[in-house]
Amino acid sequence: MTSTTTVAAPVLSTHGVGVRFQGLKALTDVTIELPAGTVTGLIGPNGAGKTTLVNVLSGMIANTEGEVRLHGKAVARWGLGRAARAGVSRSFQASRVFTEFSVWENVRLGQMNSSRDGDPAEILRTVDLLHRARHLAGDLSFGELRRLGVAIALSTSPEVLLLDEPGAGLTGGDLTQLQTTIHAIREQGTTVLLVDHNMRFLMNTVDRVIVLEGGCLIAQGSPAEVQQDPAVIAAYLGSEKS
Ligand SMILES: Nc1ncnc2c1ncn2[C@@H]1O[C@H](COP(=O)(O)OP(=O)(O)OP(=O)(O)O)[C@@H](O)[C@H]1O
Repeated sequence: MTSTTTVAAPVLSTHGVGVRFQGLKALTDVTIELPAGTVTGLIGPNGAGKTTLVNVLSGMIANTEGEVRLHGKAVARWGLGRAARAGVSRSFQASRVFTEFSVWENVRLGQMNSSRDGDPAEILRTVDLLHRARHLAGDLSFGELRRLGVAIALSTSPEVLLLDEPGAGLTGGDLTQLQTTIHAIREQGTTVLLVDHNMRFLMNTVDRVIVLEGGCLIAQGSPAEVQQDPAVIAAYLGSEKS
């Protein structure tokens, strides 16, 4: 397994995390770190456990083994409310956008019941949608809608942002703009986890990569290290054959 020198203390980490759905082990003994102020990519073949790991980190489901740690300390009763209060936010594969409301109103709706409001103008500038603030979300292009999904996840000023396939279905300029957005979020000091199947986009966007296969961590390191890792190459060749 490859490794790199940790560049910063982890904000969020897991230690020996396992998740069992009845008989099926979706995650086994997964120990990962999200270093502060970095973008970490999470990859793996279909069914590797990526969404399950995002669900555990965001408090949507409980791990059945191991610990989730915030700034190095194990968190008890980690759930959606606790994660949100701690500043962990996530986007969803299908954007939860209210198409009959304006872009600005969608960001404000994302802030309801949260004590961690960010400035909507600043958030929309970060995702390059400030010029569309008064437009109905339903009038946005596909690429703009994806960035609005990111803006909604950013609306509570998170310390950690978990992005589950924000680039799915995007091409060309839309992907470049999403990459610019993710880097702008990092420059503001937010720690990002990015799940995406588009290998070129992901490798060009992230600082580090974590690789899962069959619910187990098989590699982590820089994009260059991970792309040369024999276990990663075998995992992807195996998934192409099946
Ligand atoms: N709620 C659930 N109940 C039972 N099994 C589940 C549940 N959620 C996920 N699984 C199983 O856990 C394993 C990991 O699924 P997961 O969705 O985390 O993988 P993934 O890497 O995100 O896959 P994909 O790339 O296809 O989205 C799979 O075998 C899946 O069928």
